[in-house]
Amino acid sequence: MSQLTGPVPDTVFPRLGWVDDLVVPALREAVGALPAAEARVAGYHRGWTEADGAPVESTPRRGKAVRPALTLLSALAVGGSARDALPGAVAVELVHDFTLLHDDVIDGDALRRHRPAAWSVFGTSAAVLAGDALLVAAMRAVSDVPCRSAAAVAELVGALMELVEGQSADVAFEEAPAVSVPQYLGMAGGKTGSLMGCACALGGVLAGADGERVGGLREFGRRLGVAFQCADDVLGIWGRSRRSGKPVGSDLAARKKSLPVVAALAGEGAAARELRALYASPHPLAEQEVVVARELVERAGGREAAEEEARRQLAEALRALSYARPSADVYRQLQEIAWAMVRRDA
Ligand SMILES: CC(C)=CCC/C(C)=C/CC/C(C)=C/COP(=O)(O)OP(=O)(O)O
Repeated sequence: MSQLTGPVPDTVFPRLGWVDDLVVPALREAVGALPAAEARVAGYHRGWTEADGAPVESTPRRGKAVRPALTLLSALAVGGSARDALPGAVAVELVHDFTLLHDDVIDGDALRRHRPAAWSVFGTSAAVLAGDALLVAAMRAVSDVPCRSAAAVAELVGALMELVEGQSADVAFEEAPAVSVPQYLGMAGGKTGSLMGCACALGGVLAGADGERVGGLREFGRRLGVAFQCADDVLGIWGRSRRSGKPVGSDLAARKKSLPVVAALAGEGAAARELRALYASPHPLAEQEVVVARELVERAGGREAAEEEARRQLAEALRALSYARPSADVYRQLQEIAWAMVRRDA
């Protein structure tokens, strides 16, 4: 199978116009209802406004909005309507934005979605508070639904706690002398899989699906999230363009334990030994060391292992999706999105 960063067709990451038509106005309403200072930071972070609050004139640097698409399609998959699932779609995108705002503060990352990260423009306190406000807005979105709100809130709360646990593990990995592939997969399941699983499960819950179908959707999203994180880690080292608006190589420079590195560090050969020595230094890697590390990770088999894991998780995701008994048409649409998420190049 081709490398994850290989050429992909233009249509590979379809922006679903009907999803944007439903979700964007609802998101604007939710963000507009935040306190003014937090709304301003959130509007900038979402790519709607400039730092001074003026609307963005050029092509907006927006996120892919894949989580809301998963929620709405999951509702359709079980015979429900996209409109019923809209509060869930809004909630998962608001939570996603909250996590990105906080993550950039935690990592000190200066770029997000190809623009200066919100904390670097508005300050750390403002970015943290905007993230907090988005989290509260997400809870409000699911608690305000006329029926099934208790199940929807429970779904979101469960995912949020796992998300925090996954992020916490990721931070701890930075100081850990060794991380195993199973430990990495547990972290990715929490950090990325939990919210994607929740995105899909919420679609089922809000459409009134039974537990078995909701479970299939949750597992589909969760596995897809892990596959997506594995692919994201590969892009972070070998991506051709800037993924998530971050410089390629920044993970290596920060000596992050991304999956290709974890797999390579566990190897036996000379390349693995050299990589272990390089990663043993407490300092960020210099530009030339990043080049050397990239080469060593590849020679030690880290890239192949991460790509293989992404494919394995994707196959498991699609197997789980069948337990939700989606219609053939919606299965095909979710399958296309799933493929696009793992084979994207940015
Ligand atoms: C509690 C806490 C702070 C958790 C942080 C967890 C975290 C940062 C997970 C990263 C997940 C990820 C791959 C995001 C990119 O999504 P994307 O490519 O869909 O982004 P986009 O919306 O910009 O397209």
